[in-house]
Amino acid sequence: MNHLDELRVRLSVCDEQILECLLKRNAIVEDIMKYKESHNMQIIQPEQEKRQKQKLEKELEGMNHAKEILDIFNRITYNSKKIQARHLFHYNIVLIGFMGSGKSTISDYLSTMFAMETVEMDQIISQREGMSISDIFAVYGEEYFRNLETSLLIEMQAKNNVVISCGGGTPMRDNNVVEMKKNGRVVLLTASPETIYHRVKDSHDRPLLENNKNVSFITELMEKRREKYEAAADVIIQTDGKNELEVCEELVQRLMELEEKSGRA
Ligand SMILES: Nc1ncnc2c1ncn2[C@@H]1O[C@H](COP(=O)(O)OP(=O)(O)OP(=O)(O)O)[C@@H](O)[C@H]1O
Ligand SMILES: O=C(O)C1=C[C@@H](O)[C@@H](O)[C@H](O)C1
Ligand SMILES: [Mg+2]
Repeated sequence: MNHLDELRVRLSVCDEQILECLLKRNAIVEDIMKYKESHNMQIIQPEQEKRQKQKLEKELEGMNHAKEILDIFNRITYNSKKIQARHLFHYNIVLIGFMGSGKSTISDYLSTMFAMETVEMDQIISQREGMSISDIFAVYGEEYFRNLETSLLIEMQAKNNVVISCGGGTPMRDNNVVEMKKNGRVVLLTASPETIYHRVKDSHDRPLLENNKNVSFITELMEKRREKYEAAADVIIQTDGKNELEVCEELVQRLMELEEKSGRA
């Protein structure tokens, strides 16, 4: 065997060791999930992730190829999150709720914590149509827009493990609710009109609220929608006074309970 062949053999021994370690690591990730579940522990622990990252960065300080190695560990963390997400959710998470209830915020946070794909329905529809949502309403009417929402929800049934952030009015059409439930668990985020007002008052990207940014308009529209929202929901999370982590943790726990119940039924 010449020297090059020898080096290649040594390289493939390394790869085998890495593979073995990764398999072991993934099994540990699954065991940690099971431990947290069986001990009713908090599932999302961003502080732990931060500590692990800091420890690694310290160990890598001044090392050869530190940047490349860190990149690999970031991928490992990302894929561990995917494993956790697949363990927890074999379905899509469909977020519904009034404008400003936090659908996009919670969707982003879940995506960071579990490396889940996110779908912003308004954004996708607007991109595909090449115009803003208000222009779609103005040019083609609401019926046309709701049809696009229905088609997108049907398209999402081919996927799982996606967080879908619906438009504020998506659950107002019964057929949309039928479609979102086929492969999704529907989570309703709520907040008081006062909280919603404070969250949306400085933004200008909600056409329905643009000239109606006041608590009484929000209260009235919210009341009109309440029945449909609540009927669509598998889980309802009240978000007033809770930060993103608290809302997401409650969401995960409630979805786990739902699975447990449906498993037992
Ligand atoms: N739990 C929360 N605590 C404090 N602020 C929040 C919370 N959730 C969302 N926010 C803030 O409220 C604002 C609106 O949130 P977001 O855009 O996520 O709502 P949305 O439901 O997606 O609204 P829309 O239906 O218009 O898309 C944002 O500025 C966000 O930072
Ligand atoms: O609440 C609503 O009816 C809407 C909310 C937005 O997300 C958009 O989907 C659209 O402006 C309609
Ligand atoms: Mg949003």
